[in-house]
Amino acid sequence: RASRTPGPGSPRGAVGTSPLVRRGGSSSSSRAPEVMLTRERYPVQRLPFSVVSEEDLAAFERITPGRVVTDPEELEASNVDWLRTVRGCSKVLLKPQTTEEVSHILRYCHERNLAVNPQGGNTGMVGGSVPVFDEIILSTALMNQVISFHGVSGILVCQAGCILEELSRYVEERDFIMPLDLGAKGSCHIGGNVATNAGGLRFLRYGSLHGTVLGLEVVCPAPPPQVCTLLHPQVLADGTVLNCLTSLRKDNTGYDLKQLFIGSEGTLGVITAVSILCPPKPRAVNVAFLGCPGFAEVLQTFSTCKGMLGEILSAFEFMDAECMQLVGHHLGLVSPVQESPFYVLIETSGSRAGHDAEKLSSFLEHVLDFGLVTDGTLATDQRRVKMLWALRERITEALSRDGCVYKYDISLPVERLYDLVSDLRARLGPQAKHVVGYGHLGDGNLHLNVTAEAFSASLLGALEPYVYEWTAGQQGSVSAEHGLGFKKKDVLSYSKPPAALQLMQQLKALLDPKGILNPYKTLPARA
Ligand SMILES: O=C(O)CC[C@@H](O)C(=O)O
Ligand SMILES: [Zn+2]
Repeated sequence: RASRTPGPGSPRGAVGTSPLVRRGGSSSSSRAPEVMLTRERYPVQRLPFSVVSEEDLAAFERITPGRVVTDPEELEASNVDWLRTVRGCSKVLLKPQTTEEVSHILRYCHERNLAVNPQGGNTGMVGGSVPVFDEIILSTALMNQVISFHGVSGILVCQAGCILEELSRYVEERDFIMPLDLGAKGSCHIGGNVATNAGGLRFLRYGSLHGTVLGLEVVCPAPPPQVCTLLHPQVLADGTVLNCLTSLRKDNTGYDLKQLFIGSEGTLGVITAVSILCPPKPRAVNVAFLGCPGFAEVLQTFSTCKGMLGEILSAFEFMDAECMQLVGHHLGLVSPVQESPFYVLIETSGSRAGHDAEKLSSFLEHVLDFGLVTDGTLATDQRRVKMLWALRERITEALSRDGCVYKYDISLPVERLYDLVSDLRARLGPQAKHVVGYGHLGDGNLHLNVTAEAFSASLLGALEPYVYEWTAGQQGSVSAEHGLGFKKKDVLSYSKPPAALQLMQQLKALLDPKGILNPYKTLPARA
């Protein structure tokens, strides 16, 4: 299973390998309890797609010789999401190596009315990367070649199945960094990152993939299957690939079609190659981990930080006291600062260590003097930087060990970010084991997680639609960075008006007229 071997330890993980970086790895351990089939747990009906036949398997064998997987054990890992909450029953997984092979697969599946589930590293949070029923899994695992890298512009062009951490290493050797970084970096594929518009830990500094992705190569199933080489604006109607993998910083010619595919979660086309702008590698990285006496002080620390650290600020993350208890209890991580109601992690990235250290120390002096921060620690060497990041990055893993987890990934006005957590804690009372709030405060992104010993319909009823209504009441987003996938597709209307939903359905029908691509995901089922 070379293609699904997890990457090496996260550069920011704790010592040893963090299970977080094993997302999408062999999750089918025979000792793990069986995950319930999605069709048994959720009210979802299979759409009238064809069922894979022996002739289909023979056709796939001609398209991707030796790379048609039907072994049930090998399929199991790709049928289950890494959170082990949803499970499909696909009988076949294809491993194309080239864009032409993807094009042939989609042409064939379109003609035969066979549903297809594109899959990268299978590290998503919303059940978007695994089949719901028996969709054919189209894995990008073997599409893992770097196509080009330009040392002056920092523009990287690569196939969709490259693992984020491997790309990071590749560009870091050349004095650049990837513009995004996630806990799942050891397994996630860049194509999946782009397809889901992954946010992550560098968003505050380098912005969204809508800005850093310069070009895409996408295969759409519309007849005839079209390879849209959006790396340069060439749309090919005959299925051939024009080798035109150059990228431009500026291109203002008509509609920016690549944007449609960023965040479309594999429902409009299969991304086969990506052109992305990499920032220069910062010479000095510092991390401060601070304890704050209240959320008001967290906000004031953030304002002060923006004012005093300005251009060197590269991350502002927060977590509450319950998060710290969970990483301590389940992972044995020890808080480096005194117990506090809130903690913030501030990262600076700059070009002169002395200059950054000076700025950071006057900032720390200020926040301590004004009582915004009660205790703190600073790391400049790589080992301690990684240790401090692990406290924040491994919260998801600690939560997974705490029991059944209800996840909400919400964008809110930063001043109201924690109100929902306090409100829910009071509303749920002892029904919940833990109600925690953490996330990318600098981006206004709250990760609200609730744990319980086991799944409970009454707890779910107390959470939903309450959380979504609360969020809509603040004009927030019900999915800040995780996407909608299978689990959140029916709540899209809390964040988008009916006219937007209708246009999305029309675009889907235009690019994928038979609806074979990642069905049951992203868009609500039509009435
Ligand atoms: O598990 C979650 O809710 C968040 C996961 C991830 O987006 C993070 O920021 O750690
Ligand atoms: Zn996040």
